[in-house]
Amino acid sequence: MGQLITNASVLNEQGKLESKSILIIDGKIEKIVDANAGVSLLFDSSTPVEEQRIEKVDAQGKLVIPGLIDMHVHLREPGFEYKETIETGSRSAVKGGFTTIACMPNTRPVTDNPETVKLVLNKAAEAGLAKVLPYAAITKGELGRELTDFEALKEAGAIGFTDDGVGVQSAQMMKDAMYKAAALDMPVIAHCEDNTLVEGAPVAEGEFARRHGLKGIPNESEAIHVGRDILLAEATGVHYHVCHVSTEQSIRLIRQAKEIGINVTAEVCPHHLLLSEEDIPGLDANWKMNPPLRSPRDVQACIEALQDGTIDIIVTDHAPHSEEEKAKGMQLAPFGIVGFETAFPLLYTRFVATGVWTLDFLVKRMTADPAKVFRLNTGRLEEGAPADLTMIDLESEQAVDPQTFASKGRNTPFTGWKLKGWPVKTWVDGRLVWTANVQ
Ligand SMILES: NC(=O)N[C@@H](CC(=O)O)C(=O)O
Ligand SMILES: [Zn+2]
Ligand SMILES: [Zn+2]
Repeated sequence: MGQLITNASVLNEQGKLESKSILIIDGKIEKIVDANAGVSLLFDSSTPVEEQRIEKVDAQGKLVIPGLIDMHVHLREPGFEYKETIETGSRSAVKGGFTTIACMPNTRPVTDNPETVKLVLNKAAEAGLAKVLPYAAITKGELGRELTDFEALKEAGAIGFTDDGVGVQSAQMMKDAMYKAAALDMPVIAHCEDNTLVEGAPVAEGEFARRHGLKGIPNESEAIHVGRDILLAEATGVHYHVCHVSTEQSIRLIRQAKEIGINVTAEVCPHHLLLSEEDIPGLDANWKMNPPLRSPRDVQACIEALQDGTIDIIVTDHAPHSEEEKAKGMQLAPFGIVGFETAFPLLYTRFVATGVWTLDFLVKRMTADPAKVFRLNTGRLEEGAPADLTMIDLESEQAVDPQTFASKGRNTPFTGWKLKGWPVKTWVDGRLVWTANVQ
């Protein structure tokens, strides 16, 4: 049994669109041929007759790309199921076109032990939606005091180590973690934040903070960790990946590190490419996230860094919270916004539809490049690859409506934004895991 997606608009090697038919057999891309090629090109004589009974999907006028990959997400389970579960989070992911997602360990208990890694993997398998790759914590309880058992966590299925949600405050602790991770050929993924420079500030330093009499988070609180960790990565040889880069200072340091061959990679979130602190309309905690929205200068630096390869990939940092929590106001509400269901349309509308980026540029930063950085066997539309695919409608315009989200989280600053580029169907290993009601 298989599927045949006909008349799909597909990006070729040169990044140009071509009309293709994609044959999927046993969860893999069996063949990709010109859309008007005859059936004989799709099936050779070795294809068993029963496999020729295939389901047809007409993709006329729609883009088909490799399933999106999101290497930084919060699924909240175990412990915070009122915010999100692995099931609702992965449903939100596939609705947003993501087929592979890597989830952060700041759950309760923290994913600092093999049992919790396995629980996450089992729940993800039960949900049967996106492929879920768990990260494990660097330190027990993400408390920064004692390293976790890296070997056992790797053995249980963790794909990297991070204390996301907090920075590892001790340089020695980080260095020890990097040595251990390097020996296991595993990456260290860092939330960069020096707590002594933050002191409970809810937003970035700048005009908004001044106007509202709020403390500001300075750019150095991020960049100091980036600089420190780059030196430690140089000393230890680990693959060091910087989370949610948001400042021009961090970018400068990453650029220099890459120039001299240090094994550093970096990610950026859609909101840090689209919004600055000047856009925050008032004391609404749907605009509160960590790192915070910074200055227009930082936004410009993030865009340029993605364009010149200093930043490798785009991630959402999908961070659902309940409405009650977000109603506590700018000072008291938790940091974080949801991201799965708006990421692609936001970036497509802002950067591709306007001609700033090619479609190929955006798609690569969300598919092939994260796969390359984290050595994943997906993210490409090629014969023999897993049939992780996303079909996208580039024409219809629709406003962001949080009430329609599959996520339990409604916390987005993008409500009402009119966007194009909405995913309409998602396949994981050849299984249709999501389809839009109206097309
Ligand atoms: N990004 C956020 O604002 N919040 C994240 C934590 C994190 O990514 O640091 C969360 O877990 O809610
Ligand atoms: Zn973080
Ligand atoms: Zn995060």
